[in-house]
Amino acid sequence: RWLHKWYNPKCNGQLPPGSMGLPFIGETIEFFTPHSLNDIPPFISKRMKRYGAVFRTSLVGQKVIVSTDPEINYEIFQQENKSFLLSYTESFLEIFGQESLVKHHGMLHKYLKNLVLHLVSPENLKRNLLPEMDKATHKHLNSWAILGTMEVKEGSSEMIFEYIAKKLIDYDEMNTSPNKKLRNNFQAFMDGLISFPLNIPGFAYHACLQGRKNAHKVIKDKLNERRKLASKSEKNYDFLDNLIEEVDNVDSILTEPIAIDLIFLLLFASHETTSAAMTLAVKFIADHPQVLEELTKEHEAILESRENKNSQLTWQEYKSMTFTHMVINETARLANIVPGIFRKALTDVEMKGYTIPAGWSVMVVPAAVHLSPGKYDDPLQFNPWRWEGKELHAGSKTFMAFGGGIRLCVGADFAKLQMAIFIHHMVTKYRWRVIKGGDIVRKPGLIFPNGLHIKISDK
Ligand code: HEM
Repeated sequence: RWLHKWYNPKCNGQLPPGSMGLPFIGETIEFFTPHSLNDIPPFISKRMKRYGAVFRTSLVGQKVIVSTDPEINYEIFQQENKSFLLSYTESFLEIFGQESLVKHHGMLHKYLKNLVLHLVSPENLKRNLLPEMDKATHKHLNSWAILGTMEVKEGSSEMIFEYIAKKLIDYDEMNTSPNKKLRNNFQAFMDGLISFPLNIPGFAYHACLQGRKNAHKVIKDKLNERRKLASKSEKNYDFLDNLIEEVDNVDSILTEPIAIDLIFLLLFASHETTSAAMTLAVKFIADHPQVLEELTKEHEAILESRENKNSQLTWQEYKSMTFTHMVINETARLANIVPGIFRKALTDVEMKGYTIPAGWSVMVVPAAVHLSPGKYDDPLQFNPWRWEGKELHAGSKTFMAFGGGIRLCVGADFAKLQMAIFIHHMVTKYRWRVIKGGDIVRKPGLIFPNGLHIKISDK
């Protein structure tokens, strides 16, 4: 009877077609099978062919409805906090923290999002972060050119982590001994993030939880260090001072565990996602000389219109980079850095003739839309020109690389600005070419198994 119940889940309506796979395990093993970048994940495409755009499955112990339908995806994002709630699996929350921003809803979510926007809102990027990002990018690319070669994923990851850790918790990664570096913990964390949740020594998930534990300790120490310092001297009201003031205010809803999980999420989300997108952009640009030529034209024109060629990049110049933004969008479309976006149905929801039962998870798969021939001509081709005359700065039913609705990525503007600054320096100041690596695997997160190595020198 139990097996019959497993294979035929209860539903007060028409459940989408599909299979629940093996008892307990479901179809998890096939879901995690590595595949190449350049296509819709085989797990998804096989089932789309068999069942259509919406189907049921079971992953890591959850009953899941998978949606590859742009209208349904859009509706799910719009129904946040009404019929659907952002809800990641228990193992995911174990990793990101039970007090993480991705766990909170309603007022607390709004409050936390506003805290983050103090740092990465367009206004703040323009006033504070752009000059700092520009300086950091210049400094790191210079050091790459002095070395002569660089692995782009590692180099860009290190670059972003260094300045965001300084900005968030006043942490100096550069002057920390190699075996104690905070970023090492995020590396272990990353390896296990999208893995089978087995908390046993030797498994990626276990290493991931260890990485999280170590990183938490460093963040907590930094908070306490600043607290002691702030009680003795003047505050400088940076992100950390503001956070501590809120935590110590008895009337505030911010507690220390929430603050630590927030910093942890931001440290991770900012450097891992953006560096993966930057690495992919370098690969695409290297593989498409015409794109490099067009980018060089756009950025040389920016330099020529300046009084002083060596002055810092301005917000107006950034806003004028139309082709660069087309390259960024095209990279994000093909990258599908977030392979699945999860929600939970709060009530039975009717969609296109099917019922999504209350309590079931829904997984939106951006790649199924971004790589669909019905939505994009020749969808596997890297072609920034397809964005000509199109909206470049907002999501849509057919472009959801940064999610949608009220959970839209709060760091999207940060990531785009960082990518644009990086491209600006790469094409105006340096000569570079790929010399090794460039393989890309999805597990289903994006992995560069042998990196992307470039030879780089001053122009
Ligand atoms: C290319 C880079 C990036 C991509 C592709 C990306 C993608 C996404 C996606 C798809 C979501 C929505 C998840 C959902 O709805 O469940 C999201 C949310 C989020 N992202 Fe990003 N992201 C990027 C960069 C960043 C950066 C740089 C930061 C931090 C500075 C960041 C912080 C966040 C946070 C905090 C959320 C949760 C927002 C919420 O729940 O309201 N992301 N991101």
